[in-house]
This record gives sequence, C-alpha cells and structure tokens, in this order.
Amino acid sequence: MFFHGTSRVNEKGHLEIGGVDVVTLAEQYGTPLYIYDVALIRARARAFKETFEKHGVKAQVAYASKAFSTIAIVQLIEEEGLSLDVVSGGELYTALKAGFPPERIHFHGNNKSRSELEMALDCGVGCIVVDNFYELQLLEELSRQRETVTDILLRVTPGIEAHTHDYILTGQEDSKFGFDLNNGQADEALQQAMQSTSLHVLGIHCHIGSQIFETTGFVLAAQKIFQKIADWREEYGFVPQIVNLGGGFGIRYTNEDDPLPAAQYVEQIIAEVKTQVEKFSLPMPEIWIEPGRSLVGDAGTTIYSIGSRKEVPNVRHYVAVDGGMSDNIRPALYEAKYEAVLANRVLDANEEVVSIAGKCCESGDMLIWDLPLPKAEAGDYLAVFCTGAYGYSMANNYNRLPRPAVVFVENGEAQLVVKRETYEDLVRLDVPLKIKVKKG
Ligand SMILES: Cc1ncc(COP(=O)(O)O)c(C=O)c1O
Ligand SMILES: N[C@@H](CCCC[NH3+])C(=O)O
Repeated sequence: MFFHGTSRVNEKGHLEIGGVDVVTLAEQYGTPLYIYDVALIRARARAFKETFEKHGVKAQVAYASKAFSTIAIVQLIEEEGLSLDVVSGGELYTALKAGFPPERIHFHGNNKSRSELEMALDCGVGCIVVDNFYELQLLEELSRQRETVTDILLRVTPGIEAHTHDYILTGQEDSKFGFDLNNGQADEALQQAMQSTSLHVLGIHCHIGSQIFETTGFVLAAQKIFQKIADWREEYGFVPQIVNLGGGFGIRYTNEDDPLPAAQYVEQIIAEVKTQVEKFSLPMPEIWIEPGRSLVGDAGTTIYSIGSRKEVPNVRHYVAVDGGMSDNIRPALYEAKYEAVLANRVLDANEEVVSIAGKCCESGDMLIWDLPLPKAEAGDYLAVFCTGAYGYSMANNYNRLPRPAVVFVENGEAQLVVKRETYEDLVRLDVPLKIKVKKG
C-alpha cells in the first residue's frame, strides 16, 4: 500500500486519514475534495527544525507558501514556529490575514511590483529577497522615501543543473531568476546594494530547483556561494549573516521516487556550510531553507467521484473523475505521476488497468496513466495521494469548474478550511454587458 502519515485502511475497508473516514468526508463535503493530514505536516515541520537544533545551528525554516497558501495552513505553520516565504502580494495578504508575524516573512519574486514592495515595507516583512537590478533600484528608492533601512537577501543563480524536470529547474545559468553568480551580475548587485544607505544586505539566497532527490546540488551550490563570499570579503569587506539555500527537497509521489529523509538534506547542508566556513575562516552564518513541497506534499490527498468510462478496445480503459487539470495541473504540466486507490474499497483486489481522465475539455487532461484498480464503477471514490503541494495552489477554473473544498484532519476530527466554490462565486466578478448592438 502506498500510504503516508496517518493514512490507513479502517474496518470498513475505507481509507482513513487523521482518524477520519475519507468516504464520510466525501459524502459530507462533496468531491473533488482535498484532505490534509495535519499530524504529518507537523511531523515534517518538526523534522526540519529539530535537525538544525540538534546540530546547534542557528536557522530559519521558512515554509514556501506557494506550495499551498490558505489562512489555515499559514496558521498551522505559525503554530509550528516556522517562518514563511511569500512570493506575491496575494500570498503576503493571506499571511497577514492569518496573523502571521511579518518579521518572520521573507518576500520573494522575480517581478515584484511597486505596490507589492510598498505593501511589504508597510507591514514590515523580515526581509526582501531581491532578484534583479530593477527591483534593487525600486526598493532602494522606496526605502529612501520611507527613511528606513530594508534588510535584503540577494538571490543568486549559481549555475547548477539539479536533476529534475526542466520546468522546475531554477539554479541553472539560463534562468529567469536571480543575479548570475558567474558573470559579474551578482558582484555588481552586491556593490550597488552595499553603496545604498537604505539597504542592508543580510545575506545571500539561492534555490536550485524542486523535487530534488540528491544532496549534490545543494552541496555544489554552497561551495559556489562560499567561494564568492570569500572573494567578496576580500574585495568589499562583505560577510553575510545569512545563507539561504532555498527549498526543493523531493517527496515520494510513486514507488519509483526515492527521496531522502528531510534530516539528511539538512545534515548535508549543515556539514557543507561548516566545511566552507572553516575553509575560508568565515563566521558561521545562520542557515535558512525554504521547503514547500516536502512540508505539505505527501500530507495532501484528493478524493474524486468516479463517473463515466470509455473503452478503446485492445488499447485502453478510460475512467473519468469529477476533477482533473483544474484541481491538479501537474500531470499535464510536468507529466507528474501519482498513485491512487479506491477509497471506499481499498482492500479489493485489482482487476484491471485503467487510465484516469479528468473532466476538462482537453485530451491532455489525464491524471494517471495505467493504474491497476479493482473494477471501478460510477459512485466509487478515487483517492489520489501526494497532492498537497502545488495542487490547490495551482488550481484554476478552466471550463468554469468550481475549485474544490479543503479539509484538515487530525486526531479523528475534520475541519473545513476552504469552502467549495459555488457557481455564484464563478460569476461574482463578471460585469454584464452594457453595450447594446444598435438594431436597424
Ligand atoms: C525561491 C523558491 N524557494 C522555495 C521554493 C519551494 O520549493 P519546493 O516546494 O520544491 O520545496 C521554490 C519553488 O521551487 C522557490 O522558487
Ligand atoms: N509548481 C511546481 C514547482 C515549482 C516550484 C516553484 N518554484 C510543481 O508542482 O512541481
């Protein structure tokens, strides 16, 4: 069985998460439905934090809220004592609404607008991760106007190819993110920032990609960054208080995936930073990381109702569900793979191999190809595992499908944390046509 966290099969043969029968949840809240295992999110958060604590390293673990941003998850992250990475005015607004302490918020983005930067300065975010020269100038101007000194990290692109899908790589040279570490851009950015009396460079940031299974990329990134830091100390007297090595730690979507436990990524990062610090006789900086997927990914499960079927003789059986690329765009976008079971008949023997189709008007709207299942019929529930990251947060209203509800479960209790969209929600912002076609 492909289970994570508190998931198990109960005496009725139903999938149970957080001590709650998933079939009951589907009946109560409807489908598609995202269900989050809160205990698993807590465990993942604690594993990151405790590893730094165990090694006596000053650190901040910032949850990358792009993976899943709602008021409830932000509050849970706050309860667990993590920091928060936001990447837009909308994510920042959600965080503030949730009561997250602004000083523990790190503001990211490769094209922050003037109004987003103003919002961040006005609420007093802990730091702004500056991505490019345009932003550097804008932030300098806004900080000067406000007569404040803004703490920043400079995001650099170390020129590292992490082994993952091309669309989720970020650390390679040809990337839209960050100042290039190898062609003088990062040096120039540091000089400009240090010359400003309105900016204070707390440190350096890099993020090499997402769904990474090895530690090599992080180690290489640390080596490249510290080599540069050593140069910068000589040239400009710059010594960083913080080195942020980003997120990107992989999770197990299917049995083919083989990620490391969170602690192992962190331990390798700590070990490499210590090696580099010793090598260049630098003071030990605070290490910051910003995991998204690895905090919430395997804690999320999506429940769908099964509907129609189509058989293409001798080729394939399509089984369609009541969601698809509107609630999980990852298979269409990245050819992402998932595991699934029939939530109301988990123990039934597999009888056929089917392909799970979404209900969107798009041939590419396939959730899972070639999935062994018991004979699935209309009214059965399909549970797709590991949909907690970049599922709800990338959901959309294609074909005017309302976005699903989200439920948190823990210790036998369920709480609705996002209501299902209604048809009325879908037209709420529409403005009826006023222009009349002249007749005659
Ligand atoms: C700058 C930055 N930090 C953190 C993350 C979180 O990545 P992940 O969800 O893979 O941990 C991302 C997304 O890849 C990112 O772009
Ligand atoms: N959205 C992507 C990852 C992008 C991470 C953000 N830089 C995914 O689902 O895998």
